[in-house]
Amino acid sequence: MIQVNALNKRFGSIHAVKDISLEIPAGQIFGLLGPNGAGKSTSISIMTGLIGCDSGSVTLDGLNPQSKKARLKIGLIPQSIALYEELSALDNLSFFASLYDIPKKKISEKMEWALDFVGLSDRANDRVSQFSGGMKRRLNLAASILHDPDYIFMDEPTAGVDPQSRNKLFENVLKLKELGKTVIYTTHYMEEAQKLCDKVGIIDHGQLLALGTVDELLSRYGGDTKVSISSEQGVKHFESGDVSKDLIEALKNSNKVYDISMNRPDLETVFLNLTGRQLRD
Ligand SMILES: Nc1ncnc2c1ncn2[C@@H]1O[C@H](COP(=O)(O)OP(=O)(O)OP(=O)(O)O)[C@@H](O)[C@H]1O
Repeated sequence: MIQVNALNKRFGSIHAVKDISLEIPAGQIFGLLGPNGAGKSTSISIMTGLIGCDSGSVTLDGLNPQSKKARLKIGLIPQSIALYEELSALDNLSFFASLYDIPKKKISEKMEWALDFVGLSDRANDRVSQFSGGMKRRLNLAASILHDPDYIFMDEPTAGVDPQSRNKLFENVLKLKELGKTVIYTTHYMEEAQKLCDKVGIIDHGQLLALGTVDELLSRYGGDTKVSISSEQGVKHFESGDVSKDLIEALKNSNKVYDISMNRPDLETVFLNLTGRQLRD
């Protein structure tokens, strides 16, 4: 389990992380959803021990994330690709393997497993410079799981990724969960959070605004489904609460209905209701 307690981090006058507290139980896919500059990467950097915090605390299975023991439990796929372009996929993995305490005779087996996991076995000996953005991202994932970490942090993993690699990455995230891993996934795409995550934290201007399962967030902050009916009598809008009586009445009174559309709340609506702004502003 990851426990984050009253975390704060400033960069000069910028208060990047403001008093964030949360718990991430082991074995879940946890999403940190928020727009650019919300404080996702900074939070992840503190949770993975890359940087310290100004106040508050983070523990990972009770360990300080900056301890060596905790680091062996952590796999990180950073926002910017971290690979040697002129080396082959295998040589890159070999370099990363040397950073961890992987027994020498296990290294080849681990590298083969990781390449297979991300679907790049057939490109093992190709130079990374020949890879697409999505393939590089997948190789970064392979590098981050070589030492079999329990906690895998993915910082905006689909940035600059083609649809095929994006789907592969989604499959990988779900497969990691099946293997009992905990995945912490940051994104500004609400569809990804909605599709993948067991629990989502919504973050904006360094503050954690809401926390819960997608269903909990939708029912707490999403509001009603909006229904619009276009008929001879013009377009009428309804909230789902009124649907049973008003909608039936409207349909009864119309000879011709041209169109009925339903707008269900999603995490975009949740963000809008919480902040007054679109997630994609
Ligand atoms: N090393 C740094 N020095 C100064 N300011 C920083 C530094 N790192 C982050 N910030 C600032 O802290 C705030 C939060 O940035 P952060 O990178 O954590 O956001 P984010 O949600 O990950 O967004 P993005 O996806 O754009 O990186 C931003 O205002 C950013 O400019």
